[in-house]
Amino acid sequence: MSFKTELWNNALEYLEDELSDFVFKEYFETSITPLAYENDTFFLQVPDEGNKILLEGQYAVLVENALKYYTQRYIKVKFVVASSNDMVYSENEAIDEIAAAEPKPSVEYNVYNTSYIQFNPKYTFDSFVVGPNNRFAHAASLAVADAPAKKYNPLFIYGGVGLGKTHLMHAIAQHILRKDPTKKVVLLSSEQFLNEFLDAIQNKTNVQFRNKYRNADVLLIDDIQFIAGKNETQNEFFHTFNALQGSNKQIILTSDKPPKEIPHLEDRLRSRFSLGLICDISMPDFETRLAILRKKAKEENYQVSNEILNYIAENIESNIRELEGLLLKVMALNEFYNKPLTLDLVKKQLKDIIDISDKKISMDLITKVVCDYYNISKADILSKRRTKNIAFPRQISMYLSRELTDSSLPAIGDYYGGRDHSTVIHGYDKIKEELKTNGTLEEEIKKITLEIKNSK
Ligand SMILES: Nc1ncnc2c1ncn2[C@@H]1O[C@H](COP(=O)(O)OP(=O)(O)OP(=O)(O)O)[C@@H](O)[C@H]1O
Repeated sequence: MSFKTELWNNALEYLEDELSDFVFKEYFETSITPLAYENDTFFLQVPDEGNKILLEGQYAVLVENALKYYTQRYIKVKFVVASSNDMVYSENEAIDEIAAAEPKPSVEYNVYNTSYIQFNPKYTFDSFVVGPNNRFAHAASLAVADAPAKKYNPLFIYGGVGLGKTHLMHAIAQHILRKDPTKKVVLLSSEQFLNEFLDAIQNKTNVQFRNKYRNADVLLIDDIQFIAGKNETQNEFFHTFNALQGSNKQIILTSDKPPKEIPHLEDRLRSRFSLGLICDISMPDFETRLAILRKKAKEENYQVSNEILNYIAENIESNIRELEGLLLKVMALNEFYNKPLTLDLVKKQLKDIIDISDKKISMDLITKVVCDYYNISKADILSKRRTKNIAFPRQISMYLSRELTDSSLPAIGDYYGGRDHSTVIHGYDKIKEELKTNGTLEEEIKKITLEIKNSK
């Protein structure tokens, strides 16, 4: 189907809902022919001057709204009467010539790729630095981008804040479109999905909403965890998911947690999300952080010494967005002083701008994060109670207090309910021992640690 036909058919679905049966049938359904789409103008052929006057006077804006609904951009509508002066050529010549001149479907002309304009052109595979923390997710993303719906479906990528999930999503979408611009690629956040769904209910445009998502070739939804607990949206997404899977279309999802740990997610979604490949992105090590900084500095043509890059990479451990933010600040300083920066100056100035990780992790913070994670109260963890659901998180808190703070054993014991330092050693050793064999615990502790570092 040509682009203009696809665009018009979509617009008709919208218009059918908006117009009375009579007007729709009489003036739109069969009497308008999409002629051509050029320079953001859609030429629609109408049978006679009377129709043209009526349509221009009363319905042009509505038609433009219908087009905007599908393309998310303003497209001007021009009604032309067959074999009138509106057409520079005779009807057949015009159609033939315009059709010949009509560009082959390209990314910009693909009605589904409205979000293309919003794809971040900087988020590509080329600009993504691969390290031990993201190697698997990167390889899986590349495999999916090269051959959508052939290997891992759905592809589920999870990881902490600012670690590159959205970057990979955009890279996949843009890679697919570059290879095949006719692919219907839809990329959005789960919040946008939810909002559009609510709008569709309110405006009675459910059919258009469904068509848009259930007819996509590739659907990428960022931060899918936000639909958890929203029953209607989960239900809608469940059917979207099934429709796409049933017709062998690619689905890619990101989240901050693996499916089994997303609270309030319906079981039927949880099990579907786990059908394909689940991969995580964890915290980057020092070398990866430094490589990312170097790449960003090069991309932006920043002149910044290795010493300063090292300093930034050493101090920001858990969030690449923050790493970039700091680099930006250094560059702002550079401009301000208008001379090469020294490490001492950067250290001094950055302390004033943001309190980089010199800020200490406190036992209070550790306790808060552990309590939130295990859903117990601070009073419980500091109490003398020894039931397993409290004693175990307490031991984890002690373990983390020893690992992440400078506090002495007696100080830790004191803090956790006036316990003896030997109790702290016992708790610490127990967790350390268990970590050697218990992968789930290792994951939990990694997550808690990340949260603590992010909350500093
Ligand atoms: N491996 C990497 N190579 C280069 N840049 C990266 C890498 N990982 C992350 N980034 C950059 O870090 C920033 C944050 O990444 P992104 O927005 O993808 O994080 P996210 O995991 O989606 O976070 P959130 O959960 O907050 O949405 C982006 O500018 C991205 O380009």
